[in-house]
Amino acid sequence: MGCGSSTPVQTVSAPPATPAGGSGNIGGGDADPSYRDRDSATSFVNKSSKTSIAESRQIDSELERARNEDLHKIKMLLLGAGESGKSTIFKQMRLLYGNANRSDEDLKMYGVVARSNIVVAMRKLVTHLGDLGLEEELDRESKNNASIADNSMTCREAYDELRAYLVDNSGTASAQDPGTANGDSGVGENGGKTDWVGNSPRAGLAANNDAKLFLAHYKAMEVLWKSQTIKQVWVKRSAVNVIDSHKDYLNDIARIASPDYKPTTQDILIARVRTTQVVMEKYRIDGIDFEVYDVGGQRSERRKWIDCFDSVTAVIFVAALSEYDQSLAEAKRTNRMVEALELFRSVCNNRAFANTSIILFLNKKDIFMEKIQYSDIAAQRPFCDYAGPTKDSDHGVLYFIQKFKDCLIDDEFNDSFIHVTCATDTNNMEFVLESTRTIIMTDNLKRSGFLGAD
Ligand SMILES: Nc1nc2c(ncn2[C@@H]2O[C@H](COP(=O)(O)OP(=O)(O)OP(=O)(O)O)[C@@H](O)[C@H]2O)c(=O)[nH]1
Ligand SMILES: [Mg+2]
Repeated sequence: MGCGSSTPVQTVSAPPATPAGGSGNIGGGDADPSYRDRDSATSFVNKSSKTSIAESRQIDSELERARNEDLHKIKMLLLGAGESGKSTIFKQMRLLYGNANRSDEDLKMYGVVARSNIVVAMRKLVTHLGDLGLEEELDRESKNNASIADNSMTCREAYDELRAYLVDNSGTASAQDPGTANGDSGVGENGGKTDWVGNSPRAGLAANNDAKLFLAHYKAMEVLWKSQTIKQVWVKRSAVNVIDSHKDYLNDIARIASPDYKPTTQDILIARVRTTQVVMEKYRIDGIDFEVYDVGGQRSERRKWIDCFDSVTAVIFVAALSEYDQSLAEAKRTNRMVEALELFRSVCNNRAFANTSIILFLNKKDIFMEKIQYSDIAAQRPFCDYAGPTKDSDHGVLYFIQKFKDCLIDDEFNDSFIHVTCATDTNNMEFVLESTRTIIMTDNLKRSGFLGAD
């Protein structure tokens, strides 16, 4: 649901002014039919004015009720750059406060998304392997492991198959058809059985096509993913922006390729779909109404944010800690962390949020902790002033917290407003979201004067 229609105060408009009372009844003889007309018009106006007074009172009381509801409602926005984890947090809120059950349609859509996410990741890794000049390494590995290669495919053969079908599009059309490639009779079948996920119109054409490619070539993906060479590419994935959490999908290709595959809650949490419209969910938690808005974070999406800026109680600003060595998907020359810092600065200094609690989630701590072991913060040009020890995640986190604090004009940013999070971990999010809720409610009471300022 779009945010423009969220508050009745904005959508209910007052009726046009109605003339009150008549012009005085002069005479009333039958001789002049115009008088009769005027009389009946007057009595109509009298009757209609009574109705309109009643209507107007009703509208007033509805406006009052809506205003009261607004006062007691917590409106929360999730803001941040693309891929920072906003929609993942949004999904966690649904798990914790809303309806955790998903319809079959939803599950099928996420099934197609998971399969297509794997193809997108593999396409990038295969391309990057070639760009890094690691094909000879792959040849060596193939020769050494030829005797232990399962299903009679070497990692070089797997790479060639994936390069042809996923990257160069030089494979023959028949082998692109998953049915044919697997020896099945056609689309909708998988290994001779009906595929439970099948097609999902809601996932879009590109995702469905990639999901078909996945079923046709998943064996080659499994073989290549198990190779040592691809591990070297994985470590250097920042250059091609592979989504880190999709490692879990890649470790589980056979399950996801199975005809009985139904996405688990964790599969849904790590599924990546770029948000392109404002989405709102309502929750009632401990008698308080919450409206939570998720927006798209990529540059082209941000002009839609302003539609939600009215009467916001709290902003959860999400930035991915792990993106310090990555560039934006939409602007390859811009460092993602630099973009997040600039965006945070403009959100904090926006007049629309002068009376709004701003909470910072430094997300993807799991990836940050892994990445810091091989990707030095100080080696990134914008962060060459990092003076802490290398491979030390605690120092790294403190350094970035300070960078975010430096974006604020005043020093009012209490540390309790900062959380270091892992949005894909439900236990972590349960704890973080509960304490965030307490902070928002307390801050809201303080701002409305019900609690002392300190
Ligand atoms: N490992 C890990 N992955 C995460 C975490 N948070 C988000 N992700 C993954 O990162 C990817 C991007 O997350 P999204 O929630 O789609 O990002 P977003 O901020 O909504 O992006 P836009 O819709 O483009 O603005 C998803 O595949 C998530 O599963 C995290 O804390 N750890
Ligand atoms: Mg999103």
